[in-house]
Amino acid sequence: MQETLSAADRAKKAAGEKVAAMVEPGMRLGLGTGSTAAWAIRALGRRVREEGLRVVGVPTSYAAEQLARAEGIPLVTLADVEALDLAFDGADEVSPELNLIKGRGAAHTREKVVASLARRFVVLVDESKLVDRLGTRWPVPIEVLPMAAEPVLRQLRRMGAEPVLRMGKCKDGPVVTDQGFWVIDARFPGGIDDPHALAVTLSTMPGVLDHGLFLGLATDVLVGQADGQVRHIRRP
Ligand SMILES: O=C(CO)[C@H](O)[C@H](O)COP(=O)(O)O
Repeated sequence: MQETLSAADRAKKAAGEKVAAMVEPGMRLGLGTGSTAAWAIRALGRRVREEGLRVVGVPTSYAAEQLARAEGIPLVTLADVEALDLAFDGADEVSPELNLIKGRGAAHTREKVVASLARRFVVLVDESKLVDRLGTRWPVPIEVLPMAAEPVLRQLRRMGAEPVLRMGKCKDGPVVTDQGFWVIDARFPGGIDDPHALAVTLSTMPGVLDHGLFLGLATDVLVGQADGQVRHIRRP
């Protein structure tokens, strides 16, 4: 049956299929979260089932785990593998330096652990995610211990940010992460001046588990296009 996909979905699918084609037998993989990473997991599942490709994957969220299981991809934990050959994941913003904002799916804490263990971290996006300056379109998600949410919100406001507690779409009250934490989305009007300084400040706030700034982690960015082409940007 012919798929009818939007232009955005065709671009995401192209990026996802490209990274699945880059996977080699025996690789230990990080499996990302979100709609673009899901295309990659589905394409990888096809290779596992149809070609007998032997790989193992570490999922970055409950959703990625469920999808990978359904696709027949063997899963392991970080107790089983010391390092990963390649991790793939989506992103909300990508800067010219290949720094990222991630976490619209509230999975950024696990995603960062997995990406940090990968020899190659391949980011899958469409053109709409490329920005000149981080923070121009999306807020920075900050995963926070529920009892620390108010002090962290106040500190962010003092820094000039516009933070909000992320609320559920199908639930009254805050979004709860896979770890049982909450998420604050901090908008920085005009964008982020110094992402490295901000990352240090956020990481040292009491009660913050992790934030969605991924700096110096991406080795490759695959930019999918609606016509099925994929532009490959490599970290210099
Ligand atoms: O960081 C993420 C989840 O925490 C996602 O990878 C990011 O939000 C991109 O998602 P999508 O591919 O659906 O646009």
